[in-house]
Amino acid sequence: MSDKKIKFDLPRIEAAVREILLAVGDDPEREGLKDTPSRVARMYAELFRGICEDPKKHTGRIFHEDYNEIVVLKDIPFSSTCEHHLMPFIGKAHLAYLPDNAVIGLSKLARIVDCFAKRPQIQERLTVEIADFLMESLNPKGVAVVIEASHSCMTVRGANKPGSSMVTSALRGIFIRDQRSRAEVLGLIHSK
Ligand SMILES: Nc1nc2c(ncn2[C@@H]2O[C@H](COP(=O)(O)OP(=O)(O)OP(=O)(O)O)[C@@H](O)[C@H]2O)c(=O)[nH]1
Ligand SMILES: [Zn+2]
Repeated sequence: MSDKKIKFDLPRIEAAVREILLAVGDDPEREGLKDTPSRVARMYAELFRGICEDPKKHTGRIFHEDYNEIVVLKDIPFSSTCEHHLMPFIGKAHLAYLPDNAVIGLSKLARIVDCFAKRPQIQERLTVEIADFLMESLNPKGVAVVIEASHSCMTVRGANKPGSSMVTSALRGIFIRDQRSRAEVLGLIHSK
């Protein structure tokens, strides 16, 4: 249940960033850039802190409640890093589950999103990892995860399509099997 004991190699990131600055033809010694390699190294430690984080540390306390209706936490803001370009993708996650006499503290759902988001990711895997982790750790009757995000690798470069967003979903358990439950959970997630 503890985080992996891997230490970020900050000097190595610094050296790599310095190389990039040289490779693009700029001067890493000039005033504006001289602290950039160390700043970027600290930034990556922050953006990728989930690599070393064990999501199980957020599920240590489960409450055994006789509540067996759908729970939804909507509009959880998150930012992650696209593993193809190392650029941010930013959006909202919506998490829902149908408990089986076990509920989790609300804030832990948000912490679980961040744990998986703060890694080099693609949106599809982020969605599936959250859904599978909730199924494993809460053993609920069903889980639904919907994520909508805008990918800066697509909005500010490449295809250059600002305003576009990607929607992904992962359904588990009863939300796959039972059409009425699926309609109910997706209705709750998409209600304004
Ligand atoms: N499916 C998926 N694709 C992503 C995600 N993040 C970025 N991508 C895409 O990953 C792809 C990488 O394609 P490549 O052709 O290898 O990279 P590229 O030459 O930079 O492609 P362009 O972005 O089209 O300029 C691009 O189409 C991105 O839009 C994601 O979360 N999910
Ligand atoms: Zn990308």
